[in-house]
Amino acid sequence: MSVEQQNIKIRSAVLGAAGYSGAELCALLCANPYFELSYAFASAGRSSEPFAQLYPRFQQQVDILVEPWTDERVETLDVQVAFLALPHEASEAIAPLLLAKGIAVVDLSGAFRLKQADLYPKYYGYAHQHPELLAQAVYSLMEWQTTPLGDLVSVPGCYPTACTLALLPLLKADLVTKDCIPVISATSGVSGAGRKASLSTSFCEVGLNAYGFFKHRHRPEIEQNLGRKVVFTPHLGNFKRGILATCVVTLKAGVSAEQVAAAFQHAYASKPLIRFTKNSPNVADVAGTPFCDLYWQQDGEQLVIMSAIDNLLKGAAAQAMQAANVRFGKPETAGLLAGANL
Ligand SMILES: NC(=O)C1=CN([C@@H]2O[C@H](COP(=O)(O)OP(=O)(O)OC[C@H]3O[C@@H](n4cnc5c(N)ncnc54)[C@H](OP(=O)(O)O)[C@@H]3O)[C@@H](O)[C@H]2O)C=CC1
Ligand SMILES: CC(=O)N[C@@H](CCC(=O)OP(=O)(O)O)C(=O)O
Repeated sequence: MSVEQQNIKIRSAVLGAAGYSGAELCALLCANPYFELSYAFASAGRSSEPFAQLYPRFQQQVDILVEPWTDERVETLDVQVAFLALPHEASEAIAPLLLAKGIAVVDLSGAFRLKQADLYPKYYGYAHQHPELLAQAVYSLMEWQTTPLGDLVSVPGCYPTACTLALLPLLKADLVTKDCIPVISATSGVSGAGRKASLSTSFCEVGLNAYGFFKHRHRPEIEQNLGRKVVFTPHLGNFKRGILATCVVTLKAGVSAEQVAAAFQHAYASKPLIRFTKNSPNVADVAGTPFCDLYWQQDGEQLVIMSAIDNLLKGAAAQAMQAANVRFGKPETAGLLAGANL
């Protein structure tokens, strides 16, 4: 009888548990009736420390020791799945070690998101060391995922999640002109840059500014998802968490409001983590939730779509949890929605 059939909890490890997205994932795993958080790791440079000491807000919710990770730990790791909330290059190096031990990997970094290895030097600044794994990795934008996830799951980036969920229904429904290059402006809260201190993300420095013009690593990821070029301009805003993406496209002549609405309904009517809002979405309404809020306004052939997510949840940890639930045959929203597991 399989582990799933016996209803034994799926043993899991989180690497990068001291970081923002890893910490959220630890909390989600502890709230998920089908998973057990068996190990939590930070970098080798740290001493072991109780999780709640690193994140007091999770006291009495996450009771585990965060230990320093060294690659030797892979030999004694007794888990079915490891979640990697690590810098891209660390994920790229550690994932093959885990896979070789038969441990499924759910990677929150960008290490396995792009199918073309030659894009890594340009957009990530390094040459990929395991290009053979790019073909094996399954990109887990679950609202659009139709094939089995396998043992190497690559969780979409935060901006690409918001933008792809906004734009793909229209492209799939063939409502956008052939030569339209979607224009995307998206603003992220500061937690998007991770917990490590830096001058550009310190409290007194952050106002509202654009960055990464034309060369941000999420541009090729969005283009891979949509199958067309985009203009993508990320911004940093002075709030903690959330992404608001404004996406502009040109519709084919004569496309009606009903056709646009039908495209979104067709794509997402049965998707539990997508919400259509009555007014322009607000990051404050998605912060702390696993939802993506979508809204649009049309003026003739011009369409503006707004998309809001919590970068640490739907953009990272909740999306990883959603994928792992499906990967292990559990309800997609287990541990994510109150009452969803009843
Ligand atoms: N923040 C966000 O909004 C999102 C982040 N992501 C991705 O998730 C990953 C983590 O991001 P985030 O949580 O922001 O990052 P943080 O900087 O907050 O945390 C990174 C974590 O990784 C650990 N770490 C760093 N290097 C190593 C290593 N070589 N071996 C083992 N552990 C290591 C750090 O340990 P220590 O604390 O000891 O240094 C820390 O626990 C990144 O790839 C990021 O791109 C994805 C979507 C959204
Ligand atoms: C505000 C900020 O700095 N955001 C990060 C993106 C968030 C992130 O960690 O990227 P992934 O989703 O690819 O993992 C950035 O622009 O690099």
